[in-house]
Amino acid sequence: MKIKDIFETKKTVISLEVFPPKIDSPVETIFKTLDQLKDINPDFISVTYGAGGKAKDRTVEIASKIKNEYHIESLAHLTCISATKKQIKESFEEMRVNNIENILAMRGDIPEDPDFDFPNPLQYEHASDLIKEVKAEGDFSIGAACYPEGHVDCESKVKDVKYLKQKVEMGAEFLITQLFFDNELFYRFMDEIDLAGINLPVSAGILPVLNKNQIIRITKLAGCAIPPKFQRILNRYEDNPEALKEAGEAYAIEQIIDLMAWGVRGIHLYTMNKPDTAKRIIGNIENIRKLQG
Ligand SMILES: NC(=O)C1=CN([C@@H]2O[C@H](COP(=O)(O)OP(=O)(O)OC[C@H]3O[C@@H](n4cnc5c(N)ncnc54)[C@H](O)[C@@H]3O)[C@@H](O)[C@H]2O)C=CC1
Ligand SMILES: Nc1nc(=O)c2c([nH]1)NC[C@@H]1CN(c3ccc(C(=O)N[C@@H](CCC(=O)O)C(=O)O)cc3)CN21
Repeated sequence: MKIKDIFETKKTVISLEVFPPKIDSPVETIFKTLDQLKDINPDFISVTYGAGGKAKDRTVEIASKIKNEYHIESLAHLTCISATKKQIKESFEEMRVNNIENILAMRGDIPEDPDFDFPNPLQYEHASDLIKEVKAEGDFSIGAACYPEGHVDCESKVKDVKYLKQKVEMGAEFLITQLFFDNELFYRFMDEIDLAGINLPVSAGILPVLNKNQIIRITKLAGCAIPPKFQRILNRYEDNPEALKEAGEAYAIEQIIDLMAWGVRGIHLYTMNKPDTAKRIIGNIENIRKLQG
């Protein structure tokens, strides 16, 4: 099913995100994770592609399993900054033969490795270049990323919203936000894009804190603010992983309840391949979810 249509049938779409296992670990490790995540009964599961500049293999393979064996709708991430037109065409074909109907079309993180072998000249510069090509294929539902606090590389939030509008004009049909820890910033962003004439369904990206190093790494990658209330939790519990996990789950639950009370169209949980945490979080909003089914 097209994710665009899922948004039309559900008041609040609940989705999960996983990343492919590292190259040197067997692909089966992700199936153990999925075996558990399926109990959440998510509306779709997305699979990252080269997240943080990492391996790109296996995204389609895993998205295909989710769709064809777990019978859960899947969303395959695709990034273009280091790709050639030919590679992107091949990705479309691979997705098509695997019955994948939804693509999250992004530019991708710029690899930090100075020796990284980019196509010369670059064949894609921005996500909008890729979105245009996915749209031309005609048969995929297209998602795009958006940034409540502005993208880390962008010089102004106004420009960021302008570029987001471009992505919508090129064919994006739903949006997933970068992670954030302050809901008020998300609400402000929703007003800003509304004023810009963007009225697509937006899923709020939520990351439960699992450990301190991870949060430092990811907030740097994401460029998101750490509100005082969240900073206190990090300071207080950083040396006790179990306590930090507990506090992180409670924080995510509180964020989600507030977002759902506000009327958010979707919650996208960055599971970081930790199914227990995801299950506890979504298990805690069971009745709220039913109410907004
Ligand atoms: N690999 C994955 O699975 C995931 C990756 N991401 C990351 O999100 C980030 C960016 O991806 P997108 O949002 O798709 O990129 P994008 O192309 O929309 O934006 C990237 C930057 O370029 C600017 N920009 C966009 N269009 C422009 C234009 N026409 N002219 C000048 N500047 C323009 C934006 O303001 C922003 O600063 C990357 O860091 C990506 O990797 C996010 C979620 C998952
Ligand atoms: N700029 C940016 N790039 C992304 O890839 C990205 C975002 N933002 N925002 C939302 C999510 C978060 N994502 C991430 C972020 C970090 C890892 C990561 O660090 N992966 C490690 C494995 C970590 C582990 O095993 O626990 C890796 O080495 O791949 C993966 C996905 C993907 N997404």
